[in-house]
Amino acid sequence: MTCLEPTVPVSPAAHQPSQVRIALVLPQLVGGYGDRGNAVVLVQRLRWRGIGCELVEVTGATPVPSDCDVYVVGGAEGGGQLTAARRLRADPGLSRAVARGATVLAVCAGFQLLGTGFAGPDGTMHPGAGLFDAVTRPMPRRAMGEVVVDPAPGLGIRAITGYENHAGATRLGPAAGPLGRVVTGVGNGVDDVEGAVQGRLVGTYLHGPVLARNPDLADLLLGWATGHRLAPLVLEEIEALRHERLRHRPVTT
Ligand SMILES: NC(=O)CC[C@H](N)C(=O)O
Repeated sequence: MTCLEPTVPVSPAAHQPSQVRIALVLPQLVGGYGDRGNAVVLVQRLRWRGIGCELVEVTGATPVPSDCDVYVVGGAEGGGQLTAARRLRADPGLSRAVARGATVLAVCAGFQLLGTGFAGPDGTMHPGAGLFDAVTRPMPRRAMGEVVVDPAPGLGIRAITGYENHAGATRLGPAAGPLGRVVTGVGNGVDDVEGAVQGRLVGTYLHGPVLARNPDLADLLLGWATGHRLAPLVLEEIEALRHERLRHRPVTT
């Protein structure tokens, strides 16, 4: 349970006692596609601002702690997703954390399994953890490729990019709103929307890792978790990559 070592100098204030606890949930089961990088990004952006943090890796050997500030769940294929769903349904830690206002980022399989139900690899439906009002059924054709999303206006963030690789289509119920509208790609595969926002829970199909590609989204989550808007942190390389990925986007923001 340590902060990761930064790759750029951090301010001395970063060595103050832990303040923000970030849980990486079952990465051995749902941590494919580099999605554990989302937790690394959150830690790093806190450290760059001199905010103390702690990365808690939840491996399943111990119960899911309910006292973390942010929970990160990643993508997976096959059995890992089913096992993770079973564990998170049996373990109340995450739902207790959500009930007291914790922030969650769930990607692809993680998003699906935190819904009310999802299709397994053979198309059989399985119960999810029920944190998102969303159900995932098989899609006629696998969605693969780059995605650009216009975020829901209330989020106040710039266009989101990432890549998708999934066979499930997710329909949102009334308690969940979309993360945004698909400009390029498939996203949820229903109603031209991508992902979900429900309270402080964000679900998305986007890998990248999505928070490495979209610092605004990372800071939105950290703002929810810390309770205040964080100081701007603009990194030229990230902006240059964003520009590159949005080059062929049909609309400008
Ligand atoms: N990339 C993923 O996490 C895939 C999730 C799920 N197995 C699907 O194909 O829909």
